[in-house]
Amino acid sequence: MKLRFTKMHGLGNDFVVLDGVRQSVQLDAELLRRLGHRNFGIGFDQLLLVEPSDTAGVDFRYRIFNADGSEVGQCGNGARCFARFVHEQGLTDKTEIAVQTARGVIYPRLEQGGNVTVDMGVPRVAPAEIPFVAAEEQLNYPLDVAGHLYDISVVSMGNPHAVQVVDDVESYPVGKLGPLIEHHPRFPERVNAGFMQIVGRDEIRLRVFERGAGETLACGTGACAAVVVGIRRGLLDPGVLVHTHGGDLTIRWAGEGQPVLMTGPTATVFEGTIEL
Ligand SMILES: N[C@@H](CCC[C@H](N)C(=O)O)C(=O)O
Repeated sequence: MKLRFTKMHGLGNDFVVLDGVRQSVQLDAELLRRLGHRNFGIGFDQLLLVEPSDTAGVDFRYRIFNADGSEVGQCGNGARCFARFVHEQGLTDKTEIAVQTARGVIYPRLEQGGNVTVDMGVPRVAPAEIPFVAAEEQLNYPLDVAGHLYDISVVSMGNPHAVQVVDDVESYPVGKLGPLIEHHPRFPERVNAGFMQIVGRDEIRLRVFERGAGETLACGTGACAAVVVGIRRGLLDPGVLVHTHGGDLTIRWAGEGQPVLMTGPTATVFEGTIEL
């Protein structure tokens, strides 16, 4: 089988995007890990599979897979790249697109100047919705990691996030702590571990150790989750500039019950064909 693919990124969070509308694509976890391998495959943090929608009023369906082969519910940088992809490939000429993900319909909008804004939906914080093992819902929870207690908050943006506030995110041991939090037994479906430094009420620095992919240069849902946590803890205002290692995102959240809006850039790197 020959697969046509497009390599894209959102702030260095990189994707292989497959057009499942015009070609037939059969994926399994072993093939995903092979394609995702940075030496023996194409390499990606996530693979995005664009498919036709079977729901009235919804333009496309797209599925998201981590480099370890696991399928996940949501991806912020991926949603922006998806919108650019369907446009560049001539699959739609709409600038506001309704797309079905495993966790509901989201609405990316192509802006003048190349940015994409995505309505990422309403964040969820109840432990069962993360899922996170806790007796009751709290704003923050002590999490015992290898005998040390860390103060975390949990948010689902359609995928699970554990966010903590740190003094200096650059020197923080993200690579050591990230995998321990990702696989912590209180997160039965694993978790994305976010580390946020507050710069001001409208500015943060963020690093995310992603479930199934390791630390990435940027994580869109991680940025949404961190801003939600910062606002709920009274540390941030409703509009926040998020600095990641790959560049900046703007996140807006008007508060409880409201959707999170994410704005940022996308890039197409190259197109190719791989023989399987
Ligand atoms: N890079 C993403 C998130 C991708 C999925 C995540 N690793 C998970 O397992 O939930 C983003 O930009 O949001």
